[in-house]
Amino acid sequence: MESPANNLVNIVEVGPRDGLQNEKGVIPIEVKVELINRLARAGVQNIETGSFVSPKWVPQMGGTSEVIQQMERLPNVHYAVLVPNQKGLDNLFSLLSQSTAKPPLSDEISIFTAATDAFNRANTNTTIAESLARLEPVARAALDRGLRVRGYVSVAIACPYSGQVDYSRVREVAKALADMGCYEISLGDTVGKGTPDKVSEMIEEVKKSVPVEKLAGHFHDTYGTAVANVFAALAGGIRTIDASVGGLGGCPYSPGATGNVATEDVLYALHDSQYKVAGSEFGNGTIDLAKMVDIGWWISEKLGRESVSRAGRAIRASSAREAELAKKDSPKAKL
Ligand SMILES: CC(C)(COP(=O)([O-])OP(=O)([O-])OC[C@H]1O[C@@H](n2cnc3c(N)ncnc32)[C@H](O)[C@@H]1OP(=O)([O-])[O-])[C@@H](O)C(=O)NCCC(=O)NCCSC(=O)C[C@@](C)(O)CC(=O)[O-]
Repeated sequence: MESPANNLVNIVEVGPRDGLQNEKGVIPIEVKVELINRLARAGVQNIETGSFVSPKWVPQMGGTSEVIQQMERLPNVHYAVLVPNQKGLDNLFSLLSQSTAKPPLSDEISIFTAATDAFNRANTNTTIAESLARLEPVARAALDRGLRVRGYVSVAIACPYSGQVDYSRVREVAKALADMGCYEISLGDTVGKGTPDKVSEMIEEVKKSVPVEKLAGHFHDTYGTAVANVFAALAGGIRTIDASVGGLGGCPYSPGATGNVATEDVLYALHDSQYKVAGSEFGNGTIDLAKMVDIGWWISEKLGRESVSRAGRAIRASSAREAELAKKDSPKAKL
């Protein structure tokens, strides 16, 4: 295990994008806007707000322009948008050009590819090589305009179409994204089949070509191993974790995969540990767990279900029990 010279953990909240993209029902723009605003006000400093992908492929993300035009823009928060190609970037640029907002509506793009051709074809209709060729000018144009560029490598552990992934492919693709100027590359266990040992092995392989400071972990919780995988990533030296409030989500092109690790579960697991979670002044320098639990329940109820965050459920149950006991102990109840 590496000694955490830097024990500050950054959270990238992907709920508004990865979390909502797979929802079948229409989610009103104002709900998405309120979700982003609430997250920022809980101290979250990195929020993926939506995506400029083809609405034919992912209809739920169709309203991203309206979302980023209407959301609050708090200082010291990075608001990212996922783009798959030049058209997505052009759409973002046109929106930025129409706005005089300071800071700008969005200051970061996320670009994405995968460690297998089979997944990449299903997700973006390209091979890995074609997608890298398509993304290179996109990254360059975004950097030239002063945006930060983050990269994703999907199916870093297992692929729903071609099985166990060759980690040297993950390394090569992560290196290609780093060479394009991505300040960070998020390694995605899209299927959520990862176990801590596999995650450690994959990270050790990627570190041969990309400095660990540039890596992030993105773990879906399909098999219930996501929090354990977060700790394996931290032990491997990674300090940025993607997470989704309420455990929202699933990838449209990874059948059966559940949401990302719930942000509340990560925050709970990290509290009182050797790690500190970075956050803005709105979370008193960290991310406010109680607020995140409320947000996880609020958005889940908007979607017609309960929060699947284990910590979120336990904290709410314990608060309800305490409120019940307080009611019984109140002088009025004793009369
Ligand atoms: C990449 C494409 C567009 C290729 O799709 P394509 O069909 O090959 O694209 P095309 O260039 O042939 O264009 C077809 C049509 O789409 C339009 N089009 C083309 N581009 C855009 C755009 N940017 N925005 C809006 N419209 C667009 C284009 O104008 C045209 O319109 P038409 O002439 O038919 O009316 C498509 O495959 C796509 O949008 N894929 C996105 C899939 C997606 O969003 N997946 C989920 C995100 S990735 C993920 O969740 C994994 C991650 C990141 O979380 C990490 C992990 O867990 O692993």
